Amino acid sequence: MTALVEVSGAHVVHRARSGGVFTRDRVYALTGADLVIAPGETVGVVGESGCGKSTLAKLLVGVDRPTSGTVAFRGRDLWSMAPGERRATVGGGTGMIFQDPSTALNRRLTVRRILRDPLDVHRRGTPAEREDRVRELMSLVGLPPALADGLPGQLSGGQRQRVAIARALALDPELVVADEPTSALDVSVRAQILNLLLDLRERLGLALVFVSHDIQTVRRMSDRVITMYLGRIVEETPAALVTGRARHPYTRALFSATPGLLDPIDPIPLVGPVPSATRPPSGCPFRTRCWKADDVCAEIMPDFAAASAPGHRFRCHHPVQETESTRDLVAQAAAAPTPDSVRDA
Ligand SMILES: Nc1ncnc2c1ncn2[C@@H]1O[C@H](COP(=O)(O)OP(=O)(O)OP(=O)(O)O)[C@@H](O)[C@H]1O
Repeated sequence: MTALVEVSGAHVVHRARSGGVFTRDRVYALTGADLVIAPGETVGVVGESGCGKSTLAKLLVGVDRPTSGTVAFRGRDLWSMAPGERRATVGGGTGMIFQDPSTALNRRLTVRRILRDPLDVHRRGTPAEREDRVRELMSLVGLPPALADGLPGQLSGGQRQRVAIARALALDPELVVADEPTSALDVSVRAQILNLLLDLRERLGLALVFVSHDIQTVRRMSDRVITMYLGRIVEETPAALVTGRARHPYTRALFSATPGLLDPIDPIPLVGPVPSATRPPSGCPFRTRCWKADDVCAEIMPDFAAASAPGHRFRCHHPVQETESTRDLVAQAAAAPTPDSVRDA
């Protein structure tokens, strides 16, 4: 696969805070991430809250720097570049769409100024060409020209998210990262925004990384799904296989509750909360909630193994077999003893 962006051995470690004050603890937000995004590809990222999805997303567009490891854009390490070159390569991180457009957009700036800002900062074209580009961007995302002088507060939630999408496209990025782009919106406009993203992807040939808790949407939008658990990428699955053929128990549990299955079943229970990212469990981090875990899982984090379908790989000592249905797994999970670490917690 030709890489547009390649993340290699990336770790992100933060200093922990308590009551706004730094403590001695470290937060392991991302651990040993390897990921390749191809031009034009859509990759969905799933996992429970706190599993590192936003951290990975921010690395991909150069908003954050890895504590160790590399992020390369078309084969060139972003963080070995001079700052100006890095900004020109990834648009200074502008290719990112956040969850809540009300907080992501500067309330005091008009739509025109919001969209001109990245063009001015990066000195794209003449002032007249920048004005043309603003009009073009508004048309691309379906905003009427009359809204150019409006402030974010005068727009609907859906219109604000269209402005945020237009801003993300201002510098012609090859990759756009959307971090929960519809979760703050009314249900009625969510489908419109998702369809807009799909349409822009086709028209502009964008690669899209799509972070979401909405499993159905991820499946519908993506070519490939990345499952994250406690800072680690634990599975990469072609989207068409993710509900019934994922091999990692965590992916199967996450997708087991997918609504709309022809033959609905009870979801595989995920016992207890995600452990703290300050003290992740030894070995496989999912083992404290996994019905298949044994002693080896507490010792060793397995390397990636390839599944039978191209592009499908997972990290698990006791993967789900391709012949096992989700119904089988629900029965296994119900019959398995609760993992010690959860029972003792
Ligand atoms: N700047 C920071 N300082 C300290 N800890 C942080 C910082 N940013 C993120 N974290 C921690 O890193 C871990 C991963 O966070 P991240 O936001 O990437 O998770 P997420 O999967 O995107 O969660 P959510 O779905 O809730 O957005 C969490 O434990 C989070 O509290």
